[in-house]
Amino acid sequence: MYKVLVTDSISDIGLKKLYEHPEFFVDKKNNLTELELCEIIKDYDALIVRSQTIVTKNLLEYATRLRVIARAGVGVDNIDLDSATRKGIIVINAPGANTIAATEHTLAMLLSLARKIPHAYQSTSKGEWKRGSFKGVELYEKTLGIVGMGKIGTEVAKRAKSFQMKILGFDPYLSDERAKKLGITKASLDEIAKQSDFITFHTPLTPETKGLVNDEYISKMKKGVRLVNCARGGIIVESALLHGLQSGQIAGAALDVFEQEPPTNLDLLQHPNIIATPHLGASTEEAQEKVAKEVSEEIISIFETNSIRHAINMPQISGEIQKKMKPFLELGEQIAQLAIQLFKQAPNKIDIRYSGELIEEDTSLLTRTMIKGILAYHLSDSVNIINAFHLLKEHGLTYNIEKNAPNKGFSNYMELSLSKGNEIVVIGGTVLNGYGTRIVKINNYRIDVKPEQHLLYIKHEDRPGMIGLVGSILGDYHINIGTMQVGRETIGGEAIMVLTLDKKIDDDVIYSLKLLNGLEEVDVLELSKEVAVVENY
Ligand SMILES: NC(=O)c1ccc[n+]([C@@H]2O[C@H](COP(=O)([O-])OP(=O)(O)OC[C@H]3O[C@@H](n4cnc5c(N)ncnc54)[C@H](O)[C@@H]3O)[C@@H](O)[C@H]2O)c1
Ligand SMILES: O=C(O)[C@H](O)COP(=O)(O)O
Repeated sequence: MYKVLVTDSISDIGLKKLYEHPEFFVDKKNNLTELELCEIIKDYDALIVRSQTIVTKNLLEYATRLRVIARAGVGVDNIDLDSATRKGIIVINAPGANTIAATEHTLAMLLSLARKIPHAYQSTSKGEWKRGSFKGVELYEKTLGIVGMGKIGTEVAKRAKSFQMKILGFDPYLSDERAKKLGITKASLDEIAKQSDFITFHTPLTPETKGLVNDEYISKMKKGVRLVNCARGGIIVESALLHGLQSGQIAGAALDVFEQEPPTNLDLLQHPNIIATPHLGASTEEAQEKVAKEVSEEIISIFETNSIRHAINMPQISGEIQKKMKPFLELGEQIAQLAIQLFKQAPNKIDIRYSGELIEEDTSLLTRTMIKGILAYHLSDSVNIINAFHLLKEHGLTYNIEKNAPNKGFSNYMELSLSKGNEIVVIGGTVLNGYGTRIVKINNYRIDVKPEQHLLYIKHEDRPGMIGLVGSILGDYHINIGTMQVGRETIGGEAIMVLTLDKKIDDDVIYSLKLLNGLEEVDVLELSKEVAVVENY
């Protein structure tokens, strides 16, 4: 039974699949203090939050069982991603599920700001009738600057166009073609400042966007500009905004998000030209059902099939690439497990070489899978594809990826070397179309082994009778040999045997084998077969 803790206000309808699933137990506990959370988090496999629960490094120290943190929404700035990644906890979100809600809220703010609706309501609800006090401005034919042309920025642009506004958009990823298709003008931040009557912000809070709207940027704006921020507090410097409002440089601002939430800056909140909402952008029935449903379904698929669609702390790989890469992921896992078992000690350098078709593929997940496979040998369950790179760095290992390594005659080929000083182990493998994975190289030996769970690796002198001797010892112990492959560099020199066996062999068999004259090394190799899948539709 997987235990899921829900700490913010999350839609029960959206959580239905989790409630109804026999393998999951959902606990809803709102308004917990960090201390209370620290006390109980150890009992849970998954945590679902919105923006209110702050998932700190300290909290994660107690989260010994936690595998998934799900953000029922978009922004993950309330989650210590670095600590989660280090601990191998997958962080997922529900991108897109609240886009329309946040878009419509932005439009509502824009119109409210233009027509002073909240102020007019406040006055009218007190019994006043001040028709002259709330004269507004029109959106029609005005210029709207949109900073951040992602999902919400784009939807805002589409809707603002129906008000016949001229739209200027700034986003590092906004191409000329996309701007043209949307019927907007691509602009720089300075052009937006100079030309816009309204500016709305739709970026995440990053080191680049933090404090973007400061005194200097405000001074570049058109006098009487109106600002909307339904993205993240901190993009606008609140003290600079207040100066701008006081000087008249800014005619008004509509804020849904604040530097600190709940906000304490009363001078700003009570300014007559401010309108404010308490972070309501995503607060519609529809969006809340959608975000909760998306994360619930994803939590189920992570625990049931290891399949991840919207991980924040992992590379996102399309379903199509995912499918194509599946046999390579299996091969990568097998190569990593074999290499580290043969290397026996912890390496300080990892070299991965991809050639053939693999040069063209997105191999990020494959690389993670191999690194996970290597580290898991010594670090066991604490390693997964989420924290593999973190642990690599933490343990002082270096790695190198070569993507145009010489092709060994296979249509695809990958090779992993583990080294420390003069010690090195090299394993090469390929995926044969329709026939699955093959190990085709161990150190300098060419072989052709179909990886199985139980393997035996033997290094011996290349002389007559060795194969028979090994075979008869295994026979004596009733161990069936599935396949046997031999490889050698030179006749009469050193040779290897790789055998696949039907069952695990015991120490006494190894002991008997080691007594054979001419036998230099015997290694029992075991392959487990867990390959994580990451999807993104
Ligand atoms: N108020 C709310 O309740 C609410 C609801 C949903 C989303 N949000 C917030 O709205 C913001 C946008 O969400 P989204 O779903 O559209 O995200 P998104 O990822 O689809 O879009 C963000 C865009 O910002 C752009 N960007 C990043 N840095 C930039 C910069 N320096 N200058 C210009 N553009 C930059 C990115 O390229 C991207 O296109 C996020 O901060 C999100 O957390 C708030
Ligand atoms: O990032 C988001 O999804 C929004 O800011 C919404 O946050 P909320 O889920 O706390 O309303």
